[in-house]
Amino acid sequence: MAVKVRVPATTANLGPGFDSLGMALQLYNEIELEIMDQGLQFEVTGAGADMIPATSENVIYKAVQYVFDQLGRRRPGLKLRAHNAVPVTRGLGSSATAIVGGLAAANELCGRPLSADDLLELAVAMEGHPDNVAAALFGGIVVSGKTGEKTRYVKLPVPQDLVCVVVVPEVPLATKDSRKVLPTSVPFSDAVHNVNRVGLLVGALATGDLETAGAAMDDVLHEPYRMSLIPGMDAAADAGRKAGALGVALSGSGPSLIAFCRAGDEEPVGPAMTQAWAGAGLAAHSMVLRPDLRGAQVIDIDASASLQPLTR
Ligand SMILES: Nc1ncnc2c1ncn2[C@@H]1O[C@H](COP(=O)(O)OP(=O)(O)OP(=O)(O)O)[C@@H](O)[C@H]1O
Ligand SMILES: N[C@@H](CCO)C(=O)O
Repeated sequence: MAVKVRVPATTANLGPGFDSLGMALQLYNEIELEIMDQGLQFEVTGAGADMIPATSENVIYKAVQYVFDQLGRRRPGLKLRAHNAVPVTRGLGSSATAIVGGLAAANELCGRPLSADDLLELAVAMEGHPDNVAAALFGGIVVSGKTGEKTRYVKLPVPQDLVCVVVVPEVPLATKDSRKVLPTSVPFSDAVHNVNRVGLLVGALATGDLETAGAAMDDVLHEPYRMSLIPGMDAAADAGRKAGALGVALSGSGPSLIAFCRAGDEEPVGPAMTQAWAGAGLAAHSMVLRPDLRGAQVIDIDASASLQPLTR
């Protein structure tokens, strides 16, 4: 038996919503999983394939085993194929696609004993924070956080005229390194700033006020500290705003930037940002991406690759 799942890229934080806000994007990794009698066969192709171990150390494989362990089932032999379009260690949720994809594919192979909420809890346990994995699972814009033992999430409506420009520098930045530069405490006034911006941002997204959402994307909790790891980040963000973006933020832990644009205004934004980054000595490429509204999907291999939700 074989299953195939498709998982979207995600952009976390959206500026001020550190570890709390995430949005899925129309750029996808695909994972195919087949049970064998014994052993492990692995094939990784596409973006960043040379950076991803094709061994039992692979995050997809670990997620698959996690499901079998949680269900108390014997670990089977596996054939695993991953085809990636999401760049690795660029702040676009590549590791979240691996975690969510591995969990969802294993759950599918086992006959779907776990609900999407169960998968979220397992994904958060693996990733450590919920923003990317919640958006990858459910699609759209998701606010998420742990209250006690439970991970709660709220899906926000996605403004219809939102188009994103993602600008990806040609240098990796691992999340673990980008978290090391964060402070252990921040000034009260910075905390108040971000509380205000997250409130404005969530309210604006919920009511479709794109201009206010863009204006509320400025963050003082993590971006100022991470800037030291990403030369030219400020100049590239400024260039994006000048070229017509409503707001620009670091995507996840970086180094990519995400610009929120009103549909029709996006065209000059990517070139302006890549040019500004080139001026600071960093090569980058840009992509225009719409938000993904569906989240992780099972691809029915037998029915001309039609898409199905994870739970019935
Ligand atoms: N598509 C993938 N398949 C398997 N393993 C992956 C994949 N993407 C990332 N990983 C593993 O996860 C590790 C951590 O990735 P990391 O979280 O730094 O990058 P990211 O997910 O691209 O960034 P972010 O979480 O900021 O969006 C990588 O070093 C790699 O081992
Ligand atoms: N919220 C996370 C996203 C990256 O995984 C961070 O900014 O570190």
